[in-house]
Amino acid sequence: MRGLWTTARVRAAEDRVLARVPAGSLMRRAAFGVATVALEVSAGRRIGLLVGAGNNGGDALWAGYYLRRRGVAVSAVLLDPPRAHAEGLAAFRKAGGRVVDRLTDVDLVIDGIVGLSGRGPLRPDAAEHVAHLDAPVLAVDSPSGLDPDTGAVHGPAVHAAVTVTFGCLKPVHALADCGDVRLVDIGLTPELAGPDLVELEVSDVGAAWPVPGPTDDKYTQGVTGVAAGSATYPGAAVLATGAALLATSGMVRYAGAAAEDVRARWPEAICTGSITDAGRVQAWVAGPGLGTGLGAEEVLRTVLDAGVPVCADADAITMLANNPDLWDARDPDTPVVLTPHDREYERLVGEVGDDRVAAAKRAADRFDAVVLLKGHATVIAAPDGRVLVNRARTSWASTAGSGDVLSGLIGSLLAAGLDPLLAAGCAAKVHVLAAELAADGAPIPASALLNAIPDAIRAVRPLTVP
Ligand SMILES: NC(=O)C1=CN([C@@H]2O[C@H](COP(=O)(O)OP(=O)(O)OC[C@H]3O[C@@H](n4cnc5c(N)ncnc54)[C@H](O)[C@@H]3O)[C@@H](O)[C@H]2O)[C@@H](O)CC1
Ligand SMILES: [K+]
Repeated sequence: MRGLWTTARVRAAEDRVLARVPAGSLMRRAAFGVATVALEVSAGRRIGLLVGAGNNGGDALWAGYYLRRRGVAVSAVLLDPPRAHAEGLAAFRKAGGRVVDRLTDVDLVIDGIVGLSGRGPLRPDAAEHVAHLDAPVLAVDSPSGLDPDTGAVHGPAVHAAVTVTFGCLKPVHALADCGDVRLVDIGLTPELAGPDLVELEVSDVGAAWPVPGPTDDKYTQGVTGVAAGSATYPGAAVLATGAALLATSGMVRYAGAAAEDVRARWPEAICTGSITDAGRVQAWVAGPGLGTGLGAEEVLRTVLDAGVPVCADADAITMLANNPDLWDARDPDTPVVLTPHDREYERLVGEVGDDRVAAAKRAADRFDAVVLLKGHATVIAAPDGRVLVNRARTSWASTAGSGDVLSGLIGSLLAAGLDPLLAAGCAAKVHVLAAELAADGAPIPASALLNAIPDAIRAVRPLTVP
């Protein structure tokens, strides 16, 4: 697991460290880390600095100083000369660094425009310099123009090939594209309590993924119920049921109007036309392709009243938004995972806004549910305040029917007994991995994503386990 800390928490921790270390030592340590990575990634020996008005610029200038000492030709543009970090600039100049008006003929650019204090897009003068860069960029702490706490971008911003950050990761490193992120230790760890956000790593997902043991049978691994699909949208039922079948070795019961289609594609699923005949399950997936009429509402009520965890997706979310009384069917102890995309979130809660983490937390709190807010960076918030982030490296999973697959995965992990936040987090990770594996560089339909689930699970599981 990789923890991420918000800038307010980082500053508080830094202040505690700064109180007991010599002035400037933290910045020099950070800058030495930047210089080390710059030497490693730079193809040549000419490096340019973009230097802003604060300590981020100070880091860049001190990195320039260390690079000069290694014989690198370093030039720097000062975006606000009177406010450039005085000691850093003096050291840089003394070591033979050149101050220039524009960066030309450099092999690497170090972005020290703005870091933790950055808000909003790049200012016009900084944007002008960034627009004319033709070398790869190493961002100091975070790519300038990206909000360090939310990853939001609203205009010109630096596109970094590498980001070197200090002490701990910040939300932007999981929420937005920062290139290859490197972490330099500046002694912050003892001052940091638990993180604000967590990114699951492949090994976490592999360790949590349920696999049958010697005493397991089809019931002990959890039976997933799927209440999805309709005469108009049978495909959603086929995809959600398929995902649940492929995710674990537990049994899957399908209940609904697409029973014939589901049976034809998945003979191993136990299919029935009506929710009342479905039999016992350990978790329900409700909503994909279900419709929003009175019959669908009754299905959702039955599912919420069943006393087992529920993954409510798509039409289930719309119904809960249209008719909040449906929540009354839910026993307060029944865990619910809601999986809205932005428009569904809007129907349910209101505008998502720039801060997707805050948005997911707001909804989790309001509905006492785990909320998985879909996006390129999917944010998953639990009502107890825990938050997971899962950023996709590609957008291949963004295709019709992809959400139906995700809800099937979540449902089967809920049925297997995983903590709902972990179930949603593991499902999200395997979902994007399956999309990447299936796509392999070309667009795919959701059924190809579905077919790649076993490969994605194999890829996350420890190699030593058969
Ligand atoms: N506090 C510490 O102990 C340490 C801080 N370090 C560095 O210090 C940075 C934070 O420094 P500061 O708090 O001085 O602030 P920054 O250097 O992040 O920002 C400086 C100034 O940039 C301007 N600015 C804000 N948004 C902008 C935008 N969108 N476009 C252009 N300019 C903008 C503002 O005038 C702001 O005050 C960290 O990101 C890190 O790089 C490191 O040296 C490690 C130790
Ligand atoms: K920066």
